[in-house]
Amino acid sequence: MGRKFVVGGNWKMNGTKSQINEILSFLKTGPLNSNTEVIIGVPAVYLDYVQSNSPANVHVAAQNCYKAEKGAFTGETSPAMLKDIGVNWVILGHSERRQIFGESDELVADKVAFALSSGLKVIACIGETLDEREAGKTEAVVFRQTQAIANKIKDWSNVVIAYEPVWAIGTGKTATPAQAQEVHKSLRDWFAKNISKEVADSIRIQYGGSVTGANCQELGSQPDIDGFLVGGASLKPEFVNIVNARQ
Ligand SMILES: O=C(CO)COP(=O)(O)O
Repeated sequence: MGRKFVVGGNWKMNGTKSQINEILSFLKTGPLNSNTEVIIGVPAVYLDYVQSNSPANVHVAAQNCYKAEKGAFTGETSPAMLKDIGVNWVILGHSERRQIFGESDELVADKVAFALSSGLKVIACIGETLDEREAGKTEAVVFRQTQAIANKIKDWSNVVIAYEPVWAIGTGKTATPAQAQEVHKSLRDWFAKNISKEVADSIRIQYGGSVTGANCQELGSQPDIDGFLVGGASLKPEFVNIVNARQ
């Protein structure tokens, strides 16, 4: 189908320089399947270091950025700053940003649009909470989050969607391959209906939430799962196995 498998590691707020050196070392040893695009999401303070020291087949992403080029936004990072240090990817709209830091659909969409217009590639995260799933609102939530982005952008070629059910993040409760595939398929159908068949066929949709070396192969064999966004396991050598889940 021509969608390149894409595996992201979201380190979240983890890592010291010595831990990062260990991670870079297992990434260098790999071997990493050349048919998989690999992106590591690094805390802001270490971006420059990791960008300078990571192997050439690993891309580096920020975990957030603001919707302005520069100015009086204390504590924020701009897309221009990321580009300046050679970072070309950013993760936006992660559920922790939405839930802990109160980022709305609207703000996430503005950030996605601004990052894209600044020349960054974006991993845009969506996903429902346990309450929303149990209330039968999974589709409504992920469609609403995706529509908010669709209202602000036209070109989806530099966007990867990460479907991360909030109840599966950091809990050890992975969505079953069938549960994940069902939502990925609905999302692809949503793109076909609301954006275009071409975007639906080409957009890559990652699954995230308690992905491990043990469950990645079965998840990765689902037709609409085009990769993973990995939290905890991306800090460990098993991340290499996850990158290589689809051979
Ligand atoms: O939030 C995640 C990746 O962005 C998933 O985290 P875990 O893999 O630790 O569940």
